[in-house]
Amino acid sequence: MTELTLHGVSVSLGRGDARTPVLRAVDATCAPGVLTALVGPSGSGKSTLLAVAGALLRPDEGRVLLGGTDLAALTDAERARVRRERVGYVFQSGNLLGGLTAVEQLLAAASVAGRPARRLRAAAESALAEVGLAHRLHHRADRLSGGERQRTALARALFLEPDLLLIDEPTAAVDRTQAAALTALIATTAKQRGCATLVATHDPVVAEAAGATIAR
Ligand SMILES: Nc1ncnc2c1ncn2[C@@H]1O[C@H](COP(=O)(O)OP(=O)(O)OP(=O)(O)O)[C@@H](O)[C@H]1O
Repeated sequence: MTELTLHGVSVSLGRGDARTPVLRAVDATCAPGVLTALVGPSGSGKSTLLAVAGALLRPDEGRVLLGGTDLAALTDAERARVRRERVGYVFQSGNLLGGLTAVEQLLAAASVAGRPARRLRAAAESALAEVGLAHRLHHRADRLSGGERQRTALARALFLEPDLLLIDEPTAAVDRTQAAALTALIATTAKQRGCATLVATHDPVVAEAAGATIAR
């Protein structure tokens, strides 16, 4: 089981005169098996922190430890590999490929991660069933609702069994009933799989269900 820890992480964004400090000497921990809520006002740096945690962005200072690996010290190629093999990232938009069906989204991601996609079809279908999409397996992404797209993205991330799951605003596009169900699903899955799960959110439903909180 893998823990994520940030030690003294600082990030500034923008160029020249527009360069702005966004994260200043941040220390934070996200334990395996726990849904950790990342909360704070708009513009406080939640998405930036997710990007640093997911090896998308290298901090200017500090260490980002995923298990024993300092993501801040890796080369670009090594960080790309960590992203492919160890991190599941669910963006607010879902980030799906419009022309592919829900099942194909998962199989394409498996293929990119170097897994034998042809042998994984049944597992992909059951990952989608787990997020309540058994009836949408063969719908193209551009014909899914916003909430269904995000659940497909969640199934895709979980399907690859990441050490670290990063989710940006999972409940922004769903109604209150679905928000509670989706939050419960994320918390249960984190616990069952022992996956460190960091969720940026403005939603009190998510914050209340979380086992830990990082406040920005
Ligand atoms: N490329 C950039 N150049 C300069 N400033 C940036 C850049 N990207 C983001 N910022 C600034 O960094 C700050 C943090 O942004 P970030 O998206 O991490 O906040 P957030 O907490 O996720 O916000 P929200 O809740 O609205 O999504 C904001 O003030 C934003 O304007």
